[in-house]
Amino acid sequence: MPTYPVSLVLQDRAALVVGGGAVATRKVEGLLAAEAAVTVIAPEVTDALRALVDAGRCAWRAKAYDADDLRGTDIVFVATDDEDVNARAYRDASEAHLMVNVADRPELCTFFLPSVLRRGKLSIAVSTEGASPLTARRLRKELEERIPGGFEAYLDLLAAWRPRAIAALPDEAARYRFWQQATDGRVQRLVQAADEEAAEHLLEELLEGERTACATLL
Ligand SMILES: C[C@@]1(CC(=O)O)c2cc3[nH]c(cc4nc(cc5[nH]c(cc(n2)[C@H]1CCC(=O)O)[C@@](C)(CC(=O)O)[C@@H]5CCC(=O)O)C(CC(=O)O)=C4CCC(=O)O)c(CCC(=O)O)c3CC(=O)O
Ligand SMILES: NC(=O)C1=CN([C@@H]2O[C@H](COP(=O)(O)OP(=O)(O)OC[C@H]3O[C@@H](n4cnc5c(N)ncnc54)[C@H](O)[C@@H]3O)[C@@H](O)[C@H]2O)C=CC1
Repeated sequence: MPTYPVSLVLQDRAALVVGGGAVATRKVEGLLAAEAAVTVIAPEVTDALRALVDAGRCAWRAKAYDADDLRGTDIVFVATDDEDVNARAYRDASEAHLMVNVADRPELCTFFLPSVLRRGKLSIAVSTEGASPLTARRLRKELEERIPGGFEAYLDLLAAWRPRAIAALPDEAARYRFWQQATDGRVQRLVQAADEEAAEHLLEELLEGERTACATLL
């Protein structure tokens, strides 16, 4: 089945997790990393989930699933050990045009979960469209080893410079040239060497260079 990869913005969005076992717990942890507003529906939950509920990180309705639970929800994850409940939750959610994933049941999914590596603002998602989830995991682990140290801080620095570059370089072509130089490896190496000051200084120099080039052309 061909799929279309996206990065969902779930911050403060209502994510419903039906089921409270080991599989549901993993889904909740991933959703909390995306700062979603998570509600778990399950008669019983794992200790790890209970700890998250006690810490106020997610809500729990200690009950069996019914269609009313979908009210106000943006996205649905299903992982109970009752196949009939899983199928019913899928049917209710898809009738309501909600995005729904039933763990390990591709025919009951409007989206699949990839294997995900997170490093600060970087996320790499590997999908095999269901061919082999373990292959997706293996490849993700290989990629994990290839991300250099300091990448998190490097992306944070580039993110902080985005509004600044947009304000200072109204010309799109100049901005593009600036970003090409800002990402060519020099700034990254300075951040990796923990020399944030030199990295900032180089970015300032590059920005100034493009600003001057624009001014000369005018
Ligand atoms: C289609 C999809 C739908 C979905 O669930 O979203 C799906 C379907 C199925 N999974 C099955 C089995 C296993 N899945 C895993 C693990 C993961 N499965 C994930 C995703 C997906 N699994 C979606 C496709 C993703 C893709 O291919 O890219 C990962 C990536 C993400 C996540 O789940 O969060 C996560 C690894 C995360 C990580 O570690 O990084 C393991 C390994 C383990 O559990 O240790 C096994 C046992 C070994 C094996 O069977 O390979 C079965 C057979 C069930 C049976 O035999 O009864 C089916 C159904 C079928 O194949 O028909
Ligand atoms: N544990 C694993 O690593 C794997 C699990 N699976 C499958 O994923 C599913 C879930 O697995 P686990 O989390 O291990 O199961 P589990 O048995 O640990 O948990 C099942 C959860 O579903 C809840 N539940 C049962 N009936 C419900 C209902 N009517 N409404 C709401 N919640 C209900 C239970 O309270 C419990 O919290 C199962 O179908 C299992 O076969 C598949 C592959 C691996």
